[in-house]
Amino acid sequence: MKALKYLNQYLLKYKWYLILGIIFTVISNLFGIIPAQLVRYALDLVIDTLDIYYLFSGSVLQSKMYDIFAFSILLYGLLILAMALLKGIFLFLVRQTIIVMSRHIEFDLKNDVYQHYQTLPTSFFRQHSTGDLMARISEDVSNVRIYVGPALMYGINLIVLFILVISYMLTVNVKLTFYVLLPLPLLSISVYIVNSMIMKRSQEIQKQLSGLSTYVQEAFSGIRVIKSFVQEKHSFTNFKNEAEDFKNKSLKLTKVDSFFFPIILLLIGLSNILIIYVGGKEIINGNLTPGNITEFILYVNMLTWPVMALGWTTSQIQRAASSQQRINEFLDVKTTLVSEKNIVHPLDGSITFKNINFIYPDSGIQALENFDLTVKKGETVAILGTTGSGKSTLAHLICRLYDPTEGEILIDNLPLKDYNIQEYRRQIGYVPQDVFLFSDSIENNVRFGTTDMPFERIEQAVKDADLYNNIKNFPLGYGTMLGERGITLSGGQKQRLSIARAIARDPKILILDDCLSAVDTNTENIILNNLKRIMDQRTSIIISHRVSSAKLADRIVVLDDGKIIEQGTHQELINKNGSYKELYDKQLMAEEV
Ligand SMILES: Nc1ncnc2c1ncn2[C@@H]1O[C@H](COP(=O)(O)OP(=O)(O)OP(=O)(O)O)[C@@H](O)[C@H]1O
Repeated sequence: MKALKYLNQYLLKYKWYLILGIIFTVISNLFGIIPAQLVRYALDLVIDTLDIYYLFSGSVLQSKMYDIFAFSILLYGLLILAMALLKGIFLFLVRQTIIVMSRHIEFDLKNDVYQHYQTLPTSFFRQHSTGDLMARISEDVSNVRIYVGPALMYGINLIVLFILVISYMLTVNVKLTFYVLLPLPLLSISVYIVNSMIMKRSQEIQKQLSGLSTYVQEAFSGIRVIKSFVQEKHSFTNFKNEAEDFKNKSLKLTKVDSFFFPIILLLIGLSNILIIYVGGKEIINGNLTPGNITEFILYVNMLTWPVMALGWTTSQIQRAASSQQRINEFLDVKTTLVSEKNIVHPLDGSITFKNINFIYPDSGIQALENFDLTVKKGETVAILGTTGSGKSTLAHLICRLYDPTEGEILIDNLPLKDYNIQEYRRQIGYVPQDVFLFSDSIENNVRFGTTDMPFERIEQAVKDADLYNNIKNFPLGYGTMLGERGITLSGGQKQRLSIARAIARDPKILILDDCLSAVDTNTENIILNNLKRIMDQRTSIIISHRVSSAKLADRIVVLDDGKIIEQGTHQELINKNGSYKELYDKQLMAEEV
């Protein structure tokens, strides 16, 4: 329950909605109670006047009396109708305040969680599955919304109604009030128990359903693999098993659901019987009128739904508390990647790694060991090495996706840690190894949020990345949609689009992480030559497996197991006859073959 305290700040923000909601609840309940009293007056009037009416049987007075009598009943009827109408209007206003408030809170909370996610380091996203992140921002926030919306509304309604109805019932007859209320706690407890069971089973179903949809999504994403390995039957058997599980869980829920209404009807019936039995005895004793009995029956029916809602409300609050706890768990995670000095300045582009040791926090793998390297402003350095030698790690560190475990990185001779992270990253063009394009147009994928980027710049970047001819051949050109609802680019096209995205931002430091692996050597040469021109006076780091990507660099650094084993120009390394030369010969031979 403590977790829900977090929401108080939002309730405070929207306090006027809440206050007005409470006022409207009181008024709507008043208009709900008055008709019950009107019914009592009307009924008592009928009973009282009926005897006198028959007394005047056959006289002119009887028809006059009938007119007055009918008019009074009509008046009561109209008054009851007016009250119902007013109650309806105020109920509408209750929803327009409290439910609207809950939607505002849901919106704010979702934004806050999303914004917080964005501040978290990449290691956080490796530790938690995307499904989990999505569930907390959608399902959990929705559960919390039910607490600050309907649950709060029914809670307030119950309190107001109880105060009004019970205090009024007590003024009429204490004994009858006691008997009438006797089954209600039982009703509330049974609703709570049944509801908790329903909730538990619904959660199981929800979990099973998300498992089922994940399975289907994966199966159809990998449909090509399934078909080529002729695994359709196996895939269907798996699906059938998952669906069977879902069906069984749903049937279990239906069983509990079927108990729900009979239990409620039984308990309400019990209350009504008690009213008639105890109330009847009170009438015989002359303490109550038949009108009072009818009025009490109406009150009990008025209380039934809120009391039922109490069980529902309690279980919803519990559910919201556990959801909020899950949300808080993530909100409490703070990024370690902070900057105290927040330096903002245009970069020159020199990079110095000073005795860097880096161990990935989530896997404990040491990716870099006693690593020293200086890249001068405007220099193009190629990083070569076997898989897992730590090349991408260097890119991660330059982008400050991680901080080194030991040692220091200097950018323009100032510690990287002191830079304002966003302003710093804005000046870096990073093309990651695993290209990611959004389901949007080609133009928007290059522009990527920079709305004021002139179209000429996008076009130039696309030309420099040697993608211009491909785009020209698409019927919709730059407006071609990518992703699920659009076309699928080839691996090399994707890589080139990703390069265009990085260079369109006119970066001071460009990092290409093995992003030319899917293009042929000819295209690779064109792109590298273009880059040489645009990155003149700017720093470039080209990470690659291929010697062909490294050849044009000012300097080549060869990595092995997180350490530099060789560095120099292409010619120097060839003359050295070491690992680079060996790699060069192998790749040359492979190309010739
Ligand atoms: N995010 C990560 N979390 C944990 N360990 C990682 C992470 N990224 C890489 N590693 C590990 O760190 C080591 C260095 O990885 P890195 O990606 O830097 O190698 P690489 O030289 O770029 O390899 P490749 O050429 O295959 O991309 C590897 O052993 C890898 O398993």
